Amino acid sequence: MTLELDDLRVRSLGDCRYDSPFAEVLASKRTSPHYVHEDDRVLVDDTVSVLLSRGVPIEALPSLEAAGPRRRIYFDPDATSVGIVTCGGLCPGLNDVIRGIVQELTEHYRVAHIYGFRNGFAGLTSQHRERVVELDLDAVRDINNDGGTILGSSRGDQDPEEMVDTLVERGIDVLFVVGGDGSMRGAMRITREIDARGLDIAVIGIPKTIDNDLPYTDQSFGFQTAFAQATAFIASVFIESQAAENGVGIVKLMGRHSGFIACYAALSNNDADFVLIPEVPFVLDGPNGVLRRVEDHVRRHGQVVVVVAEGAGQDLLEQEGETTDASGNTKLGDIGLFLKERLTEHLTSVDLPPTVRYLDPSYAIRSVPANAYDSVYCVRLAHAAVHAGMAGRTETVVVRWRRRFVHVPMPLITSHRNQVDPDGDLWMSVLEATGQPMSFEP
Ligand SMILES: Nc1ncnc2c1ncn2[C@@H]1O[C@H](COP(=O)(O)OP(=O)(O)OP(=O)(O)O)[C@@H](O)[C@H]1O
Ligand SMILES: O=P(O)(O)OC[C@H]1O[C@](O)(CO)[C@@H](O)[C@@H]1O
Ligand SMILES: [Mg+2]
Repeated sequence: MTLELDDLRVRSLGDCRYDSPFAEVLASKRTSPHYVHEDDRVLVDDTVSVLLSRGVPIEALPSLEAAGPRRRIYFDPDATSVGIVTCGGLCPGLNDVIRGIVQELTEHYRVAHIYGFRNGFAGLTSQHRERVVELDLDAVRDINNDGGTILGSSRGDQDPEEMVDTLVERGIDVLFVVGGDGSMRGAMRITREIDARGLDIAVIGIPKTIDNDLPYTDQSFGFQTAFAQATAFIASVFIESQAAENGVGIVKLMGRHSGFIACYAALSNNDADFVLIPEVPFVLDGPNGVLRRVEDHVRRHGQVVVVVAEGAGQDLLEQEGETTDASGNTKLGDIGLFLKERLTEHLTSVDLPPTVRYLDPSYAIRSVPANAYDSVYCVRLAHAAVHAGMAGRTETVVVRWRRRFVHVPMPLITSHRNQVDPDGDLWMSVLEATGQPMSFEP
């Protein structure tokens, strides 16, 4: 993989001219196993073989700027106004992030104003910009107890010129964009418009996706909560299928291009016998196809549980009608219902008439409040985002990479997708736990 150190450098608006409220506490800190000094950097790679293959001196190895408070900051807090927007699909923890940003900005930096833009980037357009809400400690007090986002969200295309007009009108100095790959592309369009006008506005991204499909982040916030919810649905169809004759449990889980939720949920209680994900193609028919394998399993065990990610096996489906949503994301065919039909048909034809229990928990896994682990993660990301913004970083995303909080340039986070590697150890764990064949190919 070619990755130059320069691709990993984040942008800054300029020199930091103000003392940070954290200056004193940071004065004596040095890099340790539990802290990375602001002038130090975190390595991208973590194996000797990859580091050696880079063939460059240590200081030229690909590395990321450490996140966290700075001794000096770019914006004068007394004169700083901040905006927050949440975009794309829901994800557990959005309210924790909003709350964390507001608390940090209020209690430590004491900035002048914090505004929440309603319903994603749409809230920055001329049509909706009046619906902005001012956020203070009271406004965010208990919001972490609820799923969703108090600001609302949306998909769809918006005009960057209109959005920057709104930022200028409100006097926004730092915009926090909480969203997925689409939102980060949207945020980059906003920074391009800011640059074109020569404005002094920082744009900071906080990566959100229950699919866990963004690169350069260990795991995205809300993912753990989402797959834990999914686990309960798998357990239900397992119990149901166990009690029925030729019981077939099928659970379809979210995951457009990445099957992480399906893999983790399946591993969590180990009730699944087959896991089908977008990254690993499969066929239904033939001696090695899914239908025959499931049939064998039902013959031997009297039941079966199949977990399928929504983006799996799309090549097997015929697409009808509109193929993209408002944001340009491909609309998927329903692999869950298709599998249900084909499995029912097949098992009936081989004299194993099944009792099928089919669940598509869909929004039920992403609309819940974050669990304790994700809440901690969210608040720490929120703090890191605030520090980055106040220090004048821009077009920058805060992430957790190899357990360290770091800054990643936005173009890099949208450069490719994080997917389950069929040769990696996660998929190996799934194969070990389920006992399913390595391949369903003929
Ligand atoms: N290619 C793009 N260029 C510019 N802006 C985009 C692009 N794609 C999406 N956006 C903007 O980002 C917003 C959210 O995008 P999208 O609906 O794809 O969700 P997302 O951020 O990818 O989150 P998720 O996939 O987790 O639901 C859209 O409303 C749109 O304003
Ligand atoms: O129905 P919506 O809101 O477009 O969201 C569905 C998609 O959003 C996600 O939750 C996140 O991208 C996907 O897993 C899912 O396909
Ligand atoms: Mg997306």
